Amino acid sequence: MGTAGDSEKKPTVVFVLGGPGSGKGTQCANIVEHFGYTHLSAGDLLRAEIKSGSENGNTKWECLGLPLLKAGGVGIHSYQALSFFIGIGCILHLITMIQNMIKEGKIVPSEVTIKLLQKAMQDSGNDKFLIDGFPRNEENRAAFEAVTKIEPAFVLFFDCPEEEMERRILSRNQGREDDNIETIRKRFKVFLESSLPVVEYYDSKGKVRKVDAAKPIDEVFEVVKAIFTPKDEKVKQHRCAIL
Ligand SMILES: Nc1ncnc2c1ncn2[C@@H]1O[C@H](COP(=O)(O)OP(=O)(O)O)[C@@H](O)[C@H]1O
Ligand SMILES: Nc1ccn([C@@H]2O[C@H](COP(=O)(O)OP(=O)(O)O)[C@@H](O)[C@H]2O)c(=O)n1
Ligand SMILES: [Mg+2]
Repeated sequence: MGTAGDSEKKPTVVFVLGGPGSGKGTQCANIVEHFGYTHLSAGDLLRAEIKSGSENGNTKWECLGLPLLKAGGVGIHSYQALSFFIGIGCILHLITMIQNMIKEGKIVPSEVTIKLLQKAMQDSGNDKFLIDGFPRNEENRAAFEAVTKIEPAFVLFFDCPEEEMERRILSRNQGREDDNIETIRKRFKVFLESSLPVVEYYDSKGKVRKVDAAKPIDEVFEVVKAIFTPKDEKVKQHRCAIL
């Protein structure tokens, strides 16, 4: 990824924002199919990190030198063993921290989320990204800009009433620990207090494309499609319709 002054071309980034249950993930899947973007959901990346930390921890431990310990500890000096266990402790502590914050509907510190996003961007091999559910607060926004020097092309904002979002989350059935009424209420509060100001910030820069997300999925996508269709393509389609 580029930094300021790099001659390499910066990737195109569209931030996809909206309240919990507004349909960000659903519409991103449609956009990927039609417009060749890579979809990166900050929440999905954090959940994957928890999963890989708790289920597949060995991989990470091995990176920290578990093969040495597995070999029976032969030749391990105490300071090596100590730093090894401190390393494991840090990873487990981080995983627990992410898990607890998600359960409480809180926003995980940017260093964690941005690292995951940057890695996913590099691994994708693509140069067009839908970043879903990020930035969720001012700290996310400022840190992403400072670290990556990337400005979003625009911000797709799904506007949906709270009652509808609540209905959708309660019937989402993805087994998420935060899809319960108690955490949902906390997430709505965080959305209003911390995430909406980010949308307002980009709105003041003329970057927000607001979509009525309360409509059925297909109707929402018609509006989304028009936003992503390049202007010259729209003129072509209009001409074809007339002729
Ligand atoms: N326009 C819509 N109308 C009705 N249900 C929807 C709509 N968009 C998404 N859903 C459903 O609502 C739930 C939440 O959608 P999701 O895409 O996960 O939202 P978000 O990522 O914003 O939390 C899912 O079960 C999804 O199938
Ligand atoms: N930028 C982000 C995005 C999500 N998260 C955490 O992940 C949770 C779920 O985010 P999500 O985007 O998957 O949730 P939905 O809006 O899709 O329902 C949030 O409530 C936060 O706890 C975060 O800390 N920082
Ligand atoms: Mg989502």
